[in-house]
Amino acid sequence: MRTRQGKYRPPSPLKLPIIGHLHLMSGYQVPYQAFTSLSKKFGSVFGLQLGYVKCVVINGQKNIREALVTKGHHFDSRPNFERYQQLFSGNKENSLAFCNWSTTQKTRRDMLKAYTFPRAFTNRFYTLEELVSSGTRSVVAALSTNTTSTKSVISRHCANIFTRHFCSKSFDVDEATFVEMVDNYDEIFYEVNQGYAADFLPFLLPFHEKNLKRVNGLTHKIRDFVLDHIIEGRFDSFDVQAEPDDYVESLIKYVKSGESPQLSWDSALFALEDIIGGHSAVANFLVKLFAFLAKEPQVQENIHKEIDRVLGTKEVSISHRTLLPYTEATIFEAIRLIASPIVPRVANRDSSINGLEIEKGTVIFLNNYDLSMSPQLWDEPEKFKPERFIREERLVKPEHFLPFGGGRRSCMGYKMVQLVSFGILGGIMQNFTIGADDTSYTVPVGSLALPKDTFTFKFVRR
Ligand code: HEM
Repeated sequence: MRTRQGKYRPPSPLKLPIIGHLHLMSGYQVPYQAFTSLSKKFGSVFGLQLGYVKCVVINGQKNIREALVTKGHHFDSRPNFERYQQLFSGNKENSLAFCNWSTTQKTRRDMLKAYTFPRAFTNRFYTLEELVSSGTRSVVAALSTNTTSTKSVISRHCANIFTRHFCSKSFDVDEATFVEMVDNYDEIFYEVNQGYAADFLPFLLPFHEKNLKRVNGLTHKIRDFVLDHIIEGRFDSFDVQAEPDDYVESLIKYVKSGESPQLSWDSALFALEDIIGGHSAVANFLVKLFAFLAKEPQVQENIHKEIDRVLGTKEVSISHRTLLPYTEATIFEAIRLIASPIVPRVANRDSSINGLEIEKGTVIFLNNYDLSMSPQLWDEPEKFKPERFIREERLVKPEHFLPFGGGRRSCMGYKMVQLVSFGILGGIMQNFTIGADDTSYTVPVGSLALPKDTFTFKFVRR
């Protein structure tokens, strides 16, 4: 449609009163599939009115790169959904993922980098390597008994790897308070990964009040755990002149030295809680990966062969990633099929994509699911084929594969996903074949969240 200034707006389907185009999202497993189907009719950049919220959906590698990179600074805010406000004590700016762009967010990201992207051959990398290896040994021991829930085992050990790596704090993974903390994170993670019509029609929020209160209660319990069992007396005792040993100390040092932009201790704690919560993403991802593998005996055999050929009986560790390209490609393939969480952006100024005008305040959905599943970009995209990521025995990531977004708001945890998943997957495959009594299930796609006990596996010793 042409504006008065003679510019073009993204085309849009006919809308209904009040709900706008919300009804067009129903009938699909994931909203991404609705986006792909609508793009066939309305083009790669089209507008949607979801309830009260003006949105634009961006499809196609070129357009998505324009939004993430070339004009990344035009689209670096996040939506103001009331649900997010309530989850972060009435201020979504406390959240690492849902805040708008600011110098504070830049500082928080810069501070995190050293821990979430540990460089190879550094002490931090080797320490993480040892944490992942010892966590994996415990996972293997726990799964050998086949009596506990896989998701629970993986979640507790991933949480322990995260608290050890970011906070230098190790826990007994069977201890009740720690298990409760892991369960609370999992419930919150599930909640933030759900799409709610109330995000677009706020008058529906009262229907969610009870649930939101419950989830808010869980966030408070996590805060109590962090203060009582992770921070303990560290804030007061840390000497600001000292070099920080972990992420907790980096935050304490920053807050205590009053650097600019200022970060309150409360905000710093939210950042810490968010990053510890990354373990839920890794754990849920791993369980979905096992669900794919239980249906793919040939892929398991290929991984077994690769590990046996390259390492023999030597224990797999995260340093072996480049030596085991097929094993690593299996992780990429699962990420491709599961698809990224939908983490919308918001235009912080009037801008355009592919020549079409986008107004300030518009919510932007980037359809990276389509980039991962398009038959134009992938051979047999529905199939689980790790070899698609391998060329001449090396792992190759195609340019159109963008599961972690990009630019200044790109995922802060992708390296942790790759390293921790590789270590645990490698250790499990070295020891087991994964089976399931019934493999007629489909693996849920379009979100990383997974309800408890969705899958029951059999880990059979090799
Ligand atoms: C398979 C697992 C994961 C996938 C597919 C994934 C994907 C994504 C995507 C698509 C975004 C939005 C990026 C953008 O707007 O350009 C994002 C943001 C983010 N992710 Fe992840 N993520 C995963 C795991 C993790 C983990 C384990 C952590 C923490 C250790 C993490 C931390 C974050 C943070 C903090 C942001 C927000 C960054 C910002 O807005 O500045 N993610 N992730």
